[in-house]
Amino acid sequence: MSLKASELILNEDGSIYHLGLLPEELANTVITVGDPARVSKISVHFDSIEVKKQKREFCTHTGIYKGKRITVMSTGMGTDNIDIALTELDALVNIDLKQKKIKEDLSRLDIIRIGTTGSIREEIPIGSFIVSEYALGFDGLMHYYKDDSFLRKDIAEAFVDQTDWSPKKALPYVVEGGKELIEKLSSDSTIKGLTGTNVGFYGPQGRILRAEVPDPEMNNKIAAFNFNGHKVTNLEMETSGIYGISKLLGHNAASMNLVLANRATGEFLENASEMMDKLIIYTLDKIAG
Ligand SMILES: O=P(O)(O)O[C@H]1O[C@H](CO)[C@@H](O)[C@H]1O
Ligand SMILES: O=c1cc[nH]c(=O)[nH]1
Repeated sequence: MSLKASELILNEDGSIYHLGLLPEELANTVITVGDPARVSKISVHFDSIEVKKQKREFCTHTGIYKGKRITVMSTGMGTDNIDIALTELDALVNIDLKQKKIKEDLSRLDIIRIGTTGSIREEIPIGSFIVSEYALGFDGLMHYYKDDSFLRKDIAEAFVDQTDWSPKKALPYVVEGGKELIEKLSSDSTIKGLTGTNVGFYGPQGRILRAEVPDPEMNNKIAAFNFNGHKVTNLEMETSGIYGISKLLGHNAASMNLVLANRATGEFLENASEMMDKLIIYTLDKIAG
């Protein structure tokens, strides 16, 4: 049975609806970033670039780095965008867009996020590189999909108990990243972490400018959580969706986070652009290595 035009949506040139990409324009290794301006900061290091496309916040470059074909694509901010980005990346490799049918032989992508984050632990300073071993989603995205077999319900339940999590908020969920990919990207220069993914940057991450939050102690409670030695290290806005949709659809995912803010000490990184370049080169070399 073929997928309906209202469900699998294609543009006039046959490209997938939001990303504006054709299957042949995508590499099997995909780097995602939040900021569209970060795409060229990565592809500038490529030996050659074969594809440059942009639709909405999804800017995509595909090229070769040290012999490895890599796609780098921006997703914009938030797991609502990640639902679109990862579902359409999967469709590009696992659905025959002409026949509108799911392929019999499925492909597995390596999806690596390079993003920025805030540490909630004094001992993880600004400028650190965190590789997310697990993601803790506060966004609720994965509750909209039937298969929950890969969710770490034991960790999520312990989190709700220990933090007395408000039932007014989405039920937190936990997903493990792609183990092999995480090992490949880890070294003495990185810290393995449990990354919290929030639905926003201000109130949802406990930031107060003018508007009060219902529980000013929320970040301290999150920081105090401990599951067999696993503690929440940092907060950002995409990793849980990337880990969740990747597990759901059979892809490998890893998330590399540059710590810009330390929420415990109140510091913010001054040489953010220089440190992001270091994380980019570090990650590219690990991928190509
Ligand atoms: O630097 P990026 O990849 O956008 O990631 C982080 O920065 C944004 C907030 O400033 C959110 O997207 C958050 O996840
Ligand atoms: O504190 C921070 C810094 C970057 N990105 C976030 O989402 N939070």
